[in-house]
Amino acid sequence: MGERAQEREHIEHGIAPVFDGRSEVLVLGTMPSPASREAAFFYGHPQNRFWRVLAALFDEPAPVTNGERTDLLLRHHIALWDVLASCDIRGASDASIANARPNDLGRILSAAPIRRVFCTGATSARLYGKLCEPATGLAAVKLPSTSPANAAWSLPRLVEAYRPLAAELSLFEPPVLDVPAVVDLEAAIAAAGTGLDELMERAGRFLAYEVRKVLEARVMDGVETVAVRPADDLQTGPRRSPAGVPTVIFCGNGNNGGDGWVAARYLDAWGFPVCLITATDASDLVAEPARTAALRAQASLGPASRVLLSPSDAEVAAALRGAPVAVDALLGTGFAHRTVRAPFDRWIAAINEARRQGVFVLAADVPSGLSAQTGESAATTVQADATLTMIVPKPGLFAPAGAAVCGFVRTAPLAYIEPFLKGARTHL
Ligand SMILES: NC(=O)C1=CN([C@@H]2O[C@H](COP(=O)(O)OP(=O)(O)OC[C@H]3O[C@@H](n4cnc5c(N)ncnc54)[C@H](O)[C@@H]3O)[C@@H](O)[C@H]2O)[C@@H](O)CC1
Ligand SMILES: [K+]
Repeated sequence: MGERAQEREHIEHGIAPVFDGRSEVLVLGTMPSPASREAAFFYGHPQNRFWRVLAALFDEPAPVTNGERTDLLLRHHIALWDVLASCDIRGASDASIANARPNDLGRILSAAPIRRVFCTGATSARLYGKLCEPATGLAAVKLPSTSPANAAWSLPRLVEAYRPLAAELSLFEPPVLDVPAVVDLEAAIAAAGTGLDELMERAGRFLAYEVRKVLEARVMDGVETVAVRPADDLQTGPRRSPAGVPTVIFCGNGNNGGDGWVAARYLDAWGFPVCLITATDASDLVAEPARTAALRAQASLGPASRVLLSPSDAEVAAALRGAPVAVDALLGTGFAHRTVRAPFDRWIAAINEARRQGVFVLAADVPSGLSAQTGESAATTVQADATLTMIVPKPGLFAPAGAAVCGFVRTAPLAYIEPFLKGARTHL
């Protein structure tokens, strides 16, 4: 390293804290690294495991964009900032810090009911104790650093060390909302900056994440013999594994189908081949953002995956034979009828037959054939092992017929919705 590279640089923090009136814990690093300053957000180095640790704590896919990362923090009532407002530092070397000036944490503490402060590493804990604690009167809990330099700590070990942070947080239970109220909620989320296309991206990624959990559990149980790396972390990015029988993803023509196309893109990119079944070519879809999502997915699928356009019943049955998982993304909240049109009725029957043969069935938003609003069930309705419902649960899932076909219900928390709930019509 040359003489100049050894020199300290004066750094001003420059990234606004994340917090609001619901924040319950305050997490503090030392100072944004060069990669974070470049990304204009905290923990921006791709190898830093902070976002993967938080996501794993809450059993969610790791957030990718700064907007998603902000949402994750606010949804879980976590405030995030750094101890220092400015300092002189060499690169990302905490040991080199001089002339440290602290941030005014009173800004957060006066606005939010912060119960506990956590520092992400020894330097931030030391500087917090020296520069901030006298003013805040709150002792900080020291957590291990998630930086790539802290290689002695594996991701699972970091996750265990961060559990006390999660234990401080009160759980937000999303309310059951009528389908028209969900539409209003989506409009409010969009007006605040997260459009339907971004929500679909998150929905599809969450769906892929849940499929991946099932696939990895099967490997752990010895059901699948595919040689994937042990499930040390569900949060790592692309990873290639030898192809087993592909996951079958059934996509309808509306936006429920769009969730399926996005899930296909992620699973394929993560190394899990898919067989996507659709009645309409991506370019002929009309619903947006489903069409754009489908075109993107179609263009990105690797050679181990395939799209079956309007397959025969025999081809559908063949795709399902031995498949580990079938994803039902045929009909979502847009369906409210007594009968399901062909070919979807036959595909639903094929999914249910496959389930009887041991295929795990995951429904996107709502099992197809079930009215998400009324809980009435069409003659052909998917029988799911699990349903990943988007943003909030809908009443039909809990009506007697609905509960019978949903299996385990999980809500995918696609956005920070608490600020929009006041006055929303809730079902319960
Ligand atoms: N609204 C949102 O904020 C989000 C919605 N998402 C997804 O979008 C879905 C809603 O999308 P849509 O409003 O496009 O509706 P759907 O995709 O649920 O249903 C519309 C499609 O179903 C077809 N259909 C309707 N009745 C039928 C029948 N009897 N037989 C056969 N086909 C029939 C229609 O022709 C249309 O193609 C949600 O369930 C969810 O999965 C997600 O992307 C996440 C965000
Ligand atoms: K569905």
